[in-house]
Amino acid sequence: MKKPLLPAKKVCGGNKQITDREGLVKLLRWHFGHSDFRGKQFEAIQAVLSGRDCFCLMPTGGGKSMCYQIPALAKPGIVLVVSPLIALMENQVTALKEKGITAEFLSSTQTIHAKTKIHEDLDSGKPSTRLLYVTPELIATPGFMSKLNKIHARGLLNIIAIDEAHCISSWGHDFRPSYGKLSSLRNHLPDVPILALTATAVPKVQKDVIDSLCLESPLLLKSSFNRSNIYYEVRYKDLLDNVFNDLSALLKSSGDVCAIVYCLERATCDELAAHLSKHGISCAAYHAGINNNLRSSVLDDWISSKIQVVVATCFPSNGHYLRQLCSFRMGIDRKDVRLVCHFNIPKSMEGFYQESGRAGRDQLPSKSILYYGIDDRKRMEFIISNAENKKGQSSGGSREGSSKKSLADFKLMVEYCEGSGCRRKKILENFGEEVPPSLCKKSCDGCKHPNQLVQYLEELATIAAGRQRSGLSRLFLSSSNDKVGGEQMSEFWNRDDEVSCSDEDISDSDDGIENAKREAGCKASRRAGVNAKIELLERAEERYYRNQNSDKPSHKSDKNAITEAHREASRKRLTDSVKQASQRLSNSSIEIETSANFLENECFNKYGKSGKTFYYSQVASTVRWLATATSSDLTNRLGNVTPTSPCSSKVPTEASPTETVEEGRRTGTTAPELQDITAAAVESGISSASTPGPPASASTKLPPIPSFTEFVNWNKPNHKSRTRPLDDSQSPNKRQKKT
Ligand SMILES: Nc1ncnc2c1ncn2[C@@H]1O[C@H](COP(=O)(O)OP(=O)(O)OP(=O)(O)O)[C@@H](O)[C@H]1O
Ligand SMILES: [Mg+2]
Repeated sequence: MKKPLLPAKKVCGGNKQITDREGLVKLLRWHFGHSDFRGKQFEAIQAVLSGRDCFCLMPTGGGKSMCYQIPALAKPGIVLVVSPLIALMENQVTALKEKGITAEFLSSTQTIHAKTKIHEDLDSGKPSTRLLYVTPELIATPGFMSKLNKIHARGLLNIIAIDEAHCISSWGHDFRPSYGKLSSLRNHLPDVPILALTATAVPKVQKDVIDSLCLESPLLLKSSFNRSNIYYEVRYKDLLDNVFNDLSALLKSSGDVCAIVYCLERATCDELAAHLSKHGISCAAYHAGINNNLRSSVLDDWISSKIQVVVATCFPSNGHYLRQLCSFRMGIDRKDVRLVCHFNIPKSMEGFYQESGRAGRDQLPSKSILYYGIDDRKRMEFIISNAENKKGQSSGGSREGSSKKSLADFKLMVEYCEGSGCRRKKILENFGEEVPPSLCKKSCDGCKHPNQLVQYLEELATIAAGRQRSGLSRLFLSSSNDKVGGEQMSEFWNRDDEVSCSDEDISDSDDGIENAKREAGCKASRRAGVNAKIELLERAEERYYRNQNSDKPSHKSDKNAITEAHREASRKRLTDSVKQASQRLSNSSIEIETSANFLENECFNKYGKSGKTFYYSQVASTVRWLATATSSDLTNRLGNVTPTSPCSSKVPTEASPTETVEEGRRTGTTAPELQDITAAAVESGISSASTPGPPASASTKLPPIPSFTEFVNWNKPNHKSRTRPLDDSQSPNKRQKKT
């Protein structure tokens, strides 16, 4: 409901400045309907109103905007807000206007008429604008800086608020070079207090922000990053029959709730949105392939609850990608988002925190569900390495440090998905917060269903090991719609075009030179053509594998070696499982320790040569078999067991693939990786004679790994064999995960 402007003025106290708590709370109640300040809001407001710089670190949805919106109402004059995204500015300005607060934004998306009106107001002796939102690019233009100087000279520039201030730091996950230019603000306007706000800054980034903005003895306000109302869960794509169906079932079972689904690629967004719509879910896709008008209307419809679910892209690399469309990320504020899903793994914990932080901004219980897939992980590793290498090439210098950092950031995200234990703790530790596990109160799957999670992770490890062994988990396999040669292209190589055209969304068209440069960049990029891109990617892929393989080769074998300690741990594990099986079946005739030693030896004999991963997978598989085996299964397999010494392991023998599958059937512990390999062989047309054998079988040949060109050719319509290697929707090894 619109509030009239007149009473607002009265509550503002006309030309008087309000600084006391009571008066400020009145403003909060009147304009925003909130009964009192939250967290450190009041301290931040008080600091900037008294002219002091302030660095404010509050969690996502913590209410940072209020820290500059209330001061804008408490003192006559203008609060300048620097914001990284036009959609974000639009979103806030619209919400403020609805509350009767005079707020404006300046950007390239406005008509000349609208811009002129705003400039006229700013130039007038008594501007009605209370909050002026601008992009960092506009601040960097001399014309706008001189305008700010004029406003300041008239005593009307009260505060400069830098929202999403982590964008200033190259150590931050959303680094924006144009944010670096904000350091000139202090030089030009030395006595205007600066308020820096962010939800995602590790200590190094915090220092970087303070130094870059030249904050003087700022008041440091830091709150916990914990979002206690968000339940965190990871679902494993490789263990699900159909991820699309799982997501639609999840959304349906949650009721007609408001949700955001983040995907890596546009094609996935479109497919997913179509799938969800088909299943009666009110949703729309939101990405760079959609024209500006449609995108705005999707955003409007979602904000105004006309549609409940938005399926949006989130980009994997720093800089450019983020600018375009992560408007469904930083700062977007619809209070009742109950569910945030990541359909692909994000590239960093900070990004994940920002995105999942769109949930539950009304503090009510909400969920963050991440769908994790092994192929997704590989793709993201490739994207990060490729992006960094490219940056290195274009800057003429080595970006090795930056690449390592990005990969290290991503590793934390992988650990979040692949580790057992409390997810919340992992998030908070990423931001340097040490917390006891009890803090979570079972509000993540790791704390709520620890055993189930361990089981899933074991299954996942088995599948991953199988894929790695078969060499089929290549980077380009999972995007079913990717075609090349003038047809629809993968987001992988299409992304460049998108990037070079995308700045328009964030920067200001006042800067004609920049626009011309962008245009030129766009055209040149298109001219480069598909072939050049493919060549580039081929080289990048080669480099990627070379780097992977050359990564400390001397330690690799050591790391994967099975030590006596590993074997002892497995024996213990198997002893427990045999014990449980004998209790479950009330079968006291089983020689527990001897049987466990026998089983461990079996695992070691089969997979000892192949390394820890395979060996552990086989142990896990045996444990699972023990959990469900019948008495006769046990008798068949362990009946002839005679006491053996734990270390009496045989030298692994070579078995033919068929023998091994047979062996698996006989023992009931068919290693899932064998099933994968066999299926892969069938799928790729490899005859049973050349079907890859079990890992211990060193002489058995693996199916060849396709080169990038081969992969591309597979996709060409008239290629003689259109059969593609196994993709994850074809894995025989899936089963629906019950949640
Ligand atoms: N004192 C308060 N009491 C109740 N609700 C509040 C209060 N202050 C802010 N809010 C509400 O909290 C929600 C989140 O606020 P806001 O968008 O400012 O968060 P933020 O800290 O900027 O988050 P992000 O980092 O995601 O941008 C908004 O819907 C806002 O109306
Ligand atoms: Mg915000």
